[in-house]
Amino acid sequence: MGSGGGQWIVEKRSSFRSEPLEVNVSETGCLSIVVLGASGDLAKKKTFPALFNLYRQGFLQSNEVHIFGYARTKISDDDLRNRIRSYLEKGSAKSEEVSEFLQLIKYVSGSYDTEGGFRMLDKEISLHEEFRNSTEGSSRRLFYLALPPSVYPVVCRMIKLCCMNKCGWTRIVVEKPFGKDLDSAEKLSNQIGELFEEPQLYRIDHYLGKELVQNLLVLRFANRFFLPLWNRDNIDNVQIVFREDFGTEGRGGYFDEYGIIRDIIQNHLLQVLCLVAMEKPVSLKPEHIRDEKVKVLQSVMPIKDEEVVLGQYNEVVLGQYHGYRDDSKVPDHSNTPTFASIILRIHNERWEGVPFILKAGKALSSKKADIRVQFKDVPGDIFNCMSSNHAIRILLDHSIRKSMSVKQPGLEMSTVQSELDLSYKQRYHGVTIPDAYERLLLDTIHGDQQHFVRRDELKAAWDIFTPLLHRIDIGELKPISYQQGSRGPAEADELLLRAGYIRTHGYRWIPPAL
Ligand SMILES: NC(=O)C1=CN([C@@H]2O[C@H](COP(=O)(O)OP(=O)(O)OC[C@H]3O[C@@H](n4cnc5c(N)ncnc54)[C@H](OP(=O)(O)O)[C@@H]3O)[C@@H](O)[C@H]2O)C=CC1
Ligand SMILES: O=C1O[C@H](COP(=O)(O)O)[C@@H](O)[C@H](O)[C@H]1O
Repeated sequence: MGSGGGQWIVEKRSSFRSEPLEVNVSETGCLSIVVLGASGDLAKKKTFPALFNLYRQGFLQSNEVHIFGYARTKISDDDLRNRIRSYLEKGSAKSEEVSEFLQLIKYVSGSYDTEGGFRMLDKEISLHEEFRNSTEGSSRRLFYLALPPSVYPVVCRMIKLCCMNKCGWTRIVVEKPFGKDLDSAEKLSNQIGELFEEPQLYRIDHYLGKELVQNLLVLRFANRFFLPLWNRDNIDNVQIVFREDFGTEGRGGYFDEYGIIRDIIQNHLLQVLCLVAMEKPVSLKPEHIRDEKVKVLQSVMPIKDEEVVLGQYNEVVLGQYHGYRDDSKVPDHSNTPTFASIILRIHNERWEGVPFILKAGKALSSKKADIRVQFKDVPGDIFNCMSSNHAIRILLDHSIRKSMSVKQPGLEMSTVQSELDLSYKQRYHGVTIPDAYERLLLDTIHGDQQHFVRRDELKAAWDIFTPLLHRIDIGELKPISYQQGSRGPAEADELLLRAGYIRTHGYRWIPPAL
């Protein structure tokens, strides 16, 4: 309380959660979570740790939830539990908490294309439901497909045939890559769509679960000063960049079939682009948000060859090749890009003429993912300095930076570039930022599809990239070699230079006079 009896309000919070789309569904009662592909990499590194964190924070109650692992590998409950334990305990998890959590897990082994295993699974789930709902109540069944997409149709068929919930909801979570191009994605959508309704399907793009990606809507639409600036009159270009400082280690087989555009750009970076570029939705209802995202995707112009640079990391040291093709599962003459820089152009009133530069690469000099919205020069700049070098950067590892020109402190009248820096570690000291998978699993349990990809969104995303991908697949476009640990092919910088949009170390690179 202040001296005059007033009150300081330090932070005002409001929370927003979308309504579930399914009608008459229960959000309480016995919850069975089935991880299909429980023996795999994603289950170990992401799905089970996310479930553990939800449990640890009280979002999963031991008197309601049971977790089932399912895969072909013949292992016991304890084998699976030990596998999960050793992964969790490598992190900061306490062993007593881990032990409690592991008690919730059971393993069922079975094939993906015959009924036997799924009937067994259904029996185990039903036993759990009977035990928990001995008096009354509805139940909830969530099936998480941590599996290669090739088996999605048959697994969905088996779930539909053998494991449907009779007194509550059944939801299916599928991972990316959802298809390889427009036709295969549509085929997959049709196959699954015959079995499950859209509100039952949760297509994960884990970038939509990232804290800073979720902040984009708030940043754009809850801050008055951004509203009039966020358009072609004020914004010069937008760069959405993903870099990793390691290669495709251990995933060469998968990666060679997909490449960097399908692995990162067509999904993660394009989703980010949608949130940066979309119009204000009518409300925060998932359908309203996704309607706006679809409109952006449908406004993207066909990609021009001259606005694409592809790369593959290779190095020849003392006459010896090192690089992407070292992996025994990658063919010697692979044409798969591990790097791509692509300019997308949105043909609408807000963005006409503003390039969206999407860049992603493996085995580069650093690891980062960020969005850089570059403002135009200040007209009639009376300071004759870099006052025009203004951007807002959203770094997905939790900071937002707005570059500013300010007066250099002191007697002289000169300007200096500085930054407003919202670094989450400093500002929200002690607050744990949840992993994307935690948030998305919780959303699935709550029936909130806001952060999941709708079928028409997926189709529109494949529409944009399919022609380019087909040309790469048949070898018409080839990747340029770049050195491991470098910034990628020099041609990518040249592309931006040609387009007149390049900055190094925060300074504007003046394009050559035409
Ligand atoms: N790993 C990661 O970091 C990420 C993965 N993803 C996606 O998640 C899904 C799972 O990924 P991940 O765990 O890495 O995959 P894995 O290759 O580890 O496969 C998961 C499990 O599926 C089963 N499986 C593997 N290949 C086949 C096959 N050809 N036919 C039938 N079953 C098979 C295996 O279980 P068993 O033999 O015991 O039945 C395996 O343990 C994929 O769609 C992937 O693209 C998405 C983002 C990141
Ligand atoms: O989906 C994928 O994402 C990861 C990068 O995720 P991040 O959360 O660490 O940014 C990438 O390594 C992988 O190739 C891709 O399949």
